[in-house]
Amino acid sequence: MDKPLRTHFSLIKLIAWTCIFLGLILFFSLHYPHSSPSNRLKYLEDSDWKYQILNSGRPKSRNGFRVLVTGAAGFVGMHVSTALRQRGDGVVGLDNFNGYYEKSLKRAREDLLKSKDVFIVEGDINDGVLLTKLFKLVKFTHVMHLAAQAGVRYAMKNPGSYVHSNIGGFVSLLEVCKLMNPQPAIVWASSSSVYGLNKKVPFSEIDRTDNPSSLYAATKKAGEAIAHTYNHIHGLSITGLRFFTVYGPWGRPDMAYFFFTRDMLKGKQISVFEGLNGFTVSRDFTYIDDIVKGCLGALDTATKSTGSGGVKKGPAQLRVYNLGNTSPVPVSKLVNILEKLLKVKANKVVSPMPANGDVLFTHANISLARRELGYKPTTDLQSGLKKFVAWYLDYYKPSGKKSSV
Ligand SMILES: NC(=O)c1ccc[n+]([C@@H]2O[C@H](COP(=O)([O-])OP(=O)(O)OC[C@H]3O[C@@H](n4cnc5c(N)ncnc54)[C@H](O)[C@@H]3O)[C@@H](O)[C@H]2O)c1
Ligand SMILES: O=C(O)[C@H]1O[C@H](OP(=O)(O)OP(=O)(O)OC[C@H]2O[C@@H](n3ccc(=O)[nH]c3=O)[C@H](O)[C@@H]2O)[C@H](O)[C@@H](O)[C@@H]1O
Repeated sequence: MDKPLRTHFSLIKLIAWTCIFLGLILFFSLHYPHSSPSNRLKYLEDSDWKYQILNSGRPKSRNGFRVLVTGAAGFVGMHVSTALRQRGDGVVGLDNFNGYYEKSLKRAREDLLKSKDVFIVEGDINDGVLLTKLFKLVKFTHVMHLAAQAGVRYAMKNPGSYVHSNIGGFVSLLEVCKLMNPQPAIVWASSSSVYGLNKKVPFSEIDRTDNPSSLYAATKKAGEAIAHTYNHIHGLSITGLRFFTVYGPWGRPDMAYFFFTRDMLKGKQISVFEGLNGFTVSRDFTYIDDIVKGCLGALDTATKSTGSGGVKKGPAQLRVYNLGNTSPVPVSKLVNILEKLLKVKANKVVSPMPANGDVLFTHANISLARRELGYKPTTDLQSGLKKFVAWYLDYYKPSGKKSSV
């Protein structure tokens, strides 16, 4: 082949590769609409942001922890960050503010945290460069990892987002943690959904968890296996918390108690699922303040990671706990309580549970968490929903004035 022809072919090859590359970027950005690439390094280069991150991460008490809270603009993340800061720990949040549910609620939670001196870095846990820079800036002693694609039923619509955040994101975070010196101790949110189709109640940590009924559950189960690996190879201290249907003020609009409230107030129809042959569907609903106490208990009892720079120096702690209320309530009863609190009659239909990944019941055995974390839930569904409804009516009141915790 003569030289001009070769140059011509090289040019065509270059154009073809560029098209493939751009096509791949387009493909991934369409498939992961919730994971806007977090090119947020400006946070760490601009001295004003740097100041805010340093200030937020600085403990206010002498023995305070320095905690990175992922998913801090989320429901549980906001409450845990508030409690940690209130007791004097340094807290830096990280959240990608994705659009899975109303972003304005995440921004309102961010405002609230700002008023309590907690700064949230906007970025994705898959962004290893950003994570590394953050860790270099603040020597985190602990990571409270709550960022995830939550929700059981949404996995039918957007499976990729679960793999991206709950598997890819978790690995990305652990990869950065393992290289730190000293490594932080990690506490992260698993889920009651790992018990899947188990029939034995109450669910106990020693029960099998290998029959998940949703992709969400499968990614949380994968997270537990991944935690085992990083603990085993790299000496990371890791504690997984299996939360059971958490509810309360500042909650998640995709959850039944939240959208039942919204739809009941609008007079819209709600569907209450039932199992085959009229089987009552129930959940071990757990109030947010109880969950927060469980998270703090897990952080306080976490021992140090043993590795440094990716190399394990000795065995490290690996734990899993149920955080539930140990008192399951039928979904129909949840609706009755809401009717009384909202003073409206629900326009409800009882319908067979669709094949959407939901399980029929959950019920936590919490003896282990009680013994080892001092976990002791104190809020029943009626009292917890009362607080949720008060917040809801205030937050969504027509004047638009935002509530406080
Ligand atoms: N709320 C519950 O009932 C419940 C029950 C069991 C387990 N969990 C788990 O607890 C954790 C917190 O749940 P929640 O109810 O607060 O959910 P949430 O959706 O309100 O909070 C999760 C936050 O993580 C952020 N996020 C998601 N993917 C991210 C990514 N790739 N990078 C950075 N940020 C990301 C989201 O923007 C969101 O603000 C999750 O891991 C969830 O799976 C929750
Ligand atoms: O405990 C957990 O691990 C899980 O708890 C909740 O999942 P879930 O218990 O399914 O909570 P909701 O989505 O709020 O559903 C509560 C109940 O209402 C029922 N439901 C839901 C929607 C609906 O339209 N009708 C209805 O009866 C569901 O079947 C379920 O029994 C969270 O959404 C998950 O992120 C979390 O992982």
